Amino acid sequence: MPIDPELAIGADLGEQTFAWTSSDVLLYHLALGAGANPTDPAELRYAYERDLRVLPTFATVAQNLHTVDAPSVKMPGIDIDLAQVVHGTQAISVHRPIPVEGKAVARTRIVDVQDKGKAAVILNETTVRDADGSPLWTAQSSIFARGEGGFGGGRGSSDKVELPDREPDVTIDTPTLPQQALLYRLCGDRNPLHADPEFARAAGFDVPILHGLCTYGIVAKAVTDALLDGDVTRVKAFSARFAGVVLPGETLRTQVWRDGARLLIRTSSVERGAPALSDAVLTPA
Ligand SMILES: CCCCCCC[C@@H](O)CC(=O)SCCNC(=O)CCNC(=O)[C@H](O)C(C)(C)COP(=O)(O)OP(=O)(O)OC[C@H]1O[C@@H](n2cnc3c(N)ncnc32)[C@H](O)[C@@H]1OP(=O)(O)O
Repeated sequence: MPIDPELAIGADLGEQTFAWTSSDVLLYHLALGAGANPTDPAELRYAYERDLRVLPTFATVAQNLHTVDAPSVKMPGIDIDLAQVVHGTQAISVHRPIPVEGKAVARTRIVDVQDKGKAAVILNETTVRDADGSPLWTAQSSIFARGEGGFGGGRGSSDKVELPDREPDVTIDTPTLPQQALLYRLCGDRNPLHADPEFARAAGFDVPILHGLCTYGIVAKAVTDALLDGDVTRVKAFSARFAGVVLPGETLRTQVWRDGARLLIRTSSVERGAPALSDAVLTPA
């Protein structure tokens, strides 16, 4: 049986010790398109080691950045073909600014497995502490496994974020490169869905699609730059749902509404007018 919720929910996926350096941070930022204007001092703080600061969404790649194998979707109570899976949601919350280099320990558990009928949604939570045991960040993510519903589990919540009924306060257009996914996969996600046309077709897509976490990082950077003076230390948390695929080379249109201290965000593909991120919230520190 591909999904056994009794075995899966609450399963501890263990601890992993990992380390990163400023080169990893620079690669991650470049894979999000940082440094496109290399004479801009603000851009250089993402793309050059002097005064380097770390975009908090680095938390989504730090643990696996040196991984070169394709991911596998095998966990206690779960055994799913990678081609069935897309990234569903992602949230991070940083407990303090991420240092440009460090060593940390991550512990991951499966918090829920939802039965959406036509699909299963598998939710994980990872807590990360530094070598002294003090908390660095917490991440929640879910994968949406198409065709894997019907195993008899609870449906879970919809977790929708209502947008104000007015024009956005800020709109930001961010281009992506045709080779964006080929670059981003060097940050530790070698899922062939993002590189191999045959694999992508077999998975139901016309062409390889962009990593959800690449879009997530690009949008976090764009909003930080446009609304938080490019000050990465002002980002406390960022959460989003992957509402539709992004094709490498498309331009991302990000609309932002101020809602008290929070920034509510929606991103779509300019070329197709199709949703990319929904239900997104950036919480400033
Ligand atoms: C362990 C290692 C694992 C490896 C991980 C691999 C990571 C990466 O390599 C993979 C990627 O980066 S894939 C790229 C990023 N993701 C995407 O592009 C997905 C885009 N979204 C879609 O295509 C559709 O929204 C789609 C298909 C997600 C849903 O669309 P529909 O089928 O039309 O669903 P819908 O009818 O709208 O909703 C059905 C129920 O599902 C919930 N739901 C919808 N989208 C969701 C999402 N993105 N995340 C979580 N739940 C989601 C809905 O709320 C609904 O449930 P309910 O009725 O209870 O509200």
